[in-house]
Amino acid sequence: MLRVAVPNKGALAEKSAEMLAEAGYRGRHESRDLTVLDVANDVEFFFLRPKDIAIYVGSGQLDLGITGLDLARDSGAGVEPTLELGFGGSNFRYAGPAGRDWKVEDLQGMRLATAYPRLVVDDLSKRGIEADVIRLDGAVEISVQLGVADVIADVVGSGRTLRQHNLVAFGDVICKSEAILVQREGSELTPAKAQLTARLRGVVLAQQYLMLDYDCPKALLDQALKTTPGLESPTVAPLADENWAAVRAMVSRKEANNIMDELSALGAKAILASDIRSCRL
Ligand SMILES: Nc1ncnc2c1ncn2[C@@H]1O[C@H](COP(=O)(O)OP(=O)(O)OP(=O)(O)O)[C@@H](O)[C@H]1O
Ligand SMILES: O=P(O)(O)OC[C@H]1O[C@H](OP(=O)(O)OP(=O)(O)O)[C@H](O)[C@@H]1O
Ligand SMILES: [Mg+2]
Repeated sequence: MLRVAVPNKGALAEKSAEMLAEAGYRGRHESRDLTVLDVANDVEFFFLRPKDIAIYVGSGQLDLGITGLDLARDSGAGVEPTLELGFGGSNFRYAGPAGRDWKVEDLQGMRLATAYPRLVVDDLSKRGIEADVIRLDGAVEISVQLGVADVIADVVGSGRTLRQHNLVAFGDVICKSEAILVQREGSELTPAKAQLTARLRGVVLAQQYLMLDYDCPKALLDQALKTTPGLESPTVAPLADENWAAVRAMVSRKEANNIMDELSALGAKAILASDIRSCRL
């Protein structure tokens, strides 16, 4: 039976659970459940702290796990991604009190608070900078105003928490992260692991596309099909009115509205966009 780790709380938990449900797996009944046995799919899910997941997978106790790239790197556990999941995007960065033009060299000799000490120590040693790294568990942005640290290194999502605490990010991004599915480094992608990866990939890809349907005057079809070439080739079906055709094609979600505007300006009618729940491309 495949054994899979899933974040039990925090920034990645809800989306991970949604994605697994969309891929056809059984979810938790109670938010405190630590395991779920999905007999139909021959998978057991373990709901663990996001920070611990890479350790379980890297040690070989569990076959696959959902975690963040930043967490995986900070754990030092030997894991490798089998899939990027397209959510939980963040940047791990240095930040200091606003009102100063900070440079990374300024970190020399400073007290730096972080919940990701390995990421920080590795980055500082690459740069030849020595700082006093103070390990905290969370709410790191408060540490400067409480006098525990001079600067911090933390996850930045919207940037709201930094602004609230009068901090500014500086220096290159230390780790650009997103949620990933991981396996033990160098392990074989067994058929069971490949199947769960493919099912999740189907959901990730489905979220990047929309299905577009529209009616098009036959005289304009060539032009319209250039705007919606689809993945392989668009479906073109006859309509009762022989001067018109129905077209169906997948389009990138990001470009969908521009494409719909273009088709409408061209003379297409009844242009409908619908969600795709899952797919195999
Ligand atoms: N505001 C955010 N926006 C986007 N992704 C985020 C955000 N905060 C955290 N993440 C991502 O979520 C993961 C960390 O999750 P989380 O903060 O829930 O774990 P944790 O800090 O170990 O747990 P806890 O906060 O419960 O102690 C990281 O991969 C991080 O990049
Ligand atoms: O840029 P923002 O969108 O404001 O998000 C960034 C904040 O979100 C995370 O905190 P989390 O909620 O995980 O709490 P924690 O610090 O206690 O881990 C992260 O550690 C930052 O504090
Ligand atoms: Mg956190």
